[in-house]
Amino acid sequence: MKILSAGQIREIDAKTIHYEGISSLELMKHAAGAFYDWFTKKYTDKNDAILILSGVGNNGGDGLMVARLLHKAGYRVQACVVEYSENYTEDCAHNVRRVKAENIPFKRITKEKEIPNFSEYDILIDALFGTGLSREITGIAAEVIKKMNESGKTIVSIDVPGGLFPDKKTTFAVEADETVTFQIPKLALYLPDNYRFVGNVTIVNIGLSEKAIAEASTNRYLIEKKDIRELLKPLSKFAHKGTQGHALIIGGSLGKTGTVCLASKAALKTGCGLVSAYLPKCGTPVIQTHFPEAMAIEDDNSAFITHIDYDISPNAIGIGIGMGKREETQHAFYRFLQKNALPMVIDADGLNILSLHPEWLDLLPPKTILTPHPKELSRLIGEWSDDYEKIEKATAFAQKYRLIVIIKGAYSLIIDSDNLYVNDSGTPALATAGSGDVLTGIIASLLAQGYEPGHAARVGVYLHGLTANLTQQTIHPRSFVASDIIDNIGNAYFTIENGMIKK
Ligand SMILES: NC(=O)C1=CN([C@@H]2O[C@H](COP(=O)(O)OP(=O)(O)OC[C@H]3O[C@@H](n4cnc5c(N)ncnc54)[C@H](OP(=O)(O)O)[C@@H]3O)[C@@H](O)[C@H]2O)[C@H](O)CC1
Ligand SMILES: [K+]
Repeated sequence: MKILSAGQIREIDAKTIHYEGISSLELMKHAAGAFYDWFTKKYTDKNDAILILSGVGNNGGDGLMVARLLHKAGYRVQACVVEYSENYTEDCAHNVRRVKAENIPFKRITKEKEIPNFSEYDILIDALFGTGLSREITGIAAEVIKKMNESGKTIVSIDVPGGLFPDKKTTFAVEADETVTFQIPKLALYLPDNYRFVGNVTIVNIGLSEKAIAEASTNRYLIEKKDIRELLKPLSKFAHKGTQGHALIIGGSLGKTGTVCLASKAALKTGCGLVSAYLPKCGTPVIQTHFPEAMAIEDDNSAFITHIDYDISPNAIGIGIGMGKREETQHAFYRFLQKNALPMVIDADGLNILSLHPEWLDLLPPKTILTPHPKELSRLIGEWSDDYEKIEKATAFAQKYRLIVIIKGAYSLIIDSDNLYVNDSGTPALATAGSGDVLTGIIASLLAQGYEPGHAARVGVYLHGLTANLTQQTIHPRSFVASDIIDNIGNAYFTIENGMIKK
């Protein structure tokens, strides 16, 4: 699904009105209706006192239309317009008149003392500003937002939290629990700096013209289940272990051989035919006991890797996890990079070693996948002042070395040449020890199965996230461990292929 800028969304808005021959008020009706449907499914108690805080633009118009729908359905509603400007849009002014005509409690707020006492309400709906935000918020709107954020009440934002710039850094905005955004994802909703403003994001369809959306060009996408379904390779009736690819997982050191076990098991569960694990001697009994399907190749050293030599012919490599950064291991890694031309995913200490020797990055085959978490990324590309700069720097880095970079996070970002993909499968439960090792194994497996690296990155990240969505139905997020991810890889495939279990 395309991620678009505020300007592009405005254009699609206008084109929809033109192409579909509908009025802007009708489009607003669709938007308000879609919000209303979502809201009434989630908040079913009609005794909840709901305060709707609208602005004077079309986002405010949406809010007032939502007030009318909720009032009609029997909810306890108080509508307000925070009059930060006298320039009401036509559709907002229309809805003010309708709210008054329908005898819905209504109030204008122009100064601080007119701000209602938020403690009298259960839910605050924010319709202050949407994608039309053009400057920092000051005056009465800022006062209202400050009080909303201090209220401790549930806040639900319409389209975007009021004050959130869709395309650039935000420092002050409504801190919503839920954001219900209209049809087109905005990048700002998925950036870690903005999580405190956005809360959970839900996308609802409002009937924008598909033709208009198709005409908008972008290189930013939100990954959808159907995209992943299209990327999945069909399982051949004649598949056997020799045709499904051979992944080699290289890593581990004394006390950290479990990383390789997790990655190897994840690789096999993701569908490659064979998995070998290269680890120091201490790892062999561990992997053979816990995971007999894997073949172990031992380093000469008992506690850490000192050379990476093997006489097998894998199709892809996953390297770096639990490996440590000892001098001998660094040299072994260097010699390995000098001769390796296979598709590869590098994580953890592999990344840390590369940040100590940036000149080695030139040795990586094009489209090698790096999977840093933010700290590992900063070691590779330096610090950034905000998420936008982070994306800019990571993109320049990925392009310079022709790499694919996966920035791990609540929403992982995949940078593949000019393109940015945002993944929204997954839950906070994924922030568990070993979760990254599992991702390495999943991606190595997909590479071994012949997936183009860009596809392996997207399918891998999506599958990995989906396992958490599935597991949370039976296991509490606090109790979630990396092995649960592995156990659910098969279910994640089912979900993608059949749409059996909804995300
Ligand atoms: N296609 C869709 O998704 C649809 C979206 N809808 C809704 O419309 C809003 C966008 O509405 P818009 O009228 O463009 O703008 P806002 O409501 O976000 O903002 C209102 C006006 O406020 C002014 N402004 C901007 N920043 C500030 C500020 N810091 N302080 C004071 N005033 C500010 C600005 O006007 P200016 O001329 O002063 O710049 C805005 O115009 C979208 O988010 C959806 O909720 C439709 O309902 C359906 C289709
Ligand atoms: K809003």
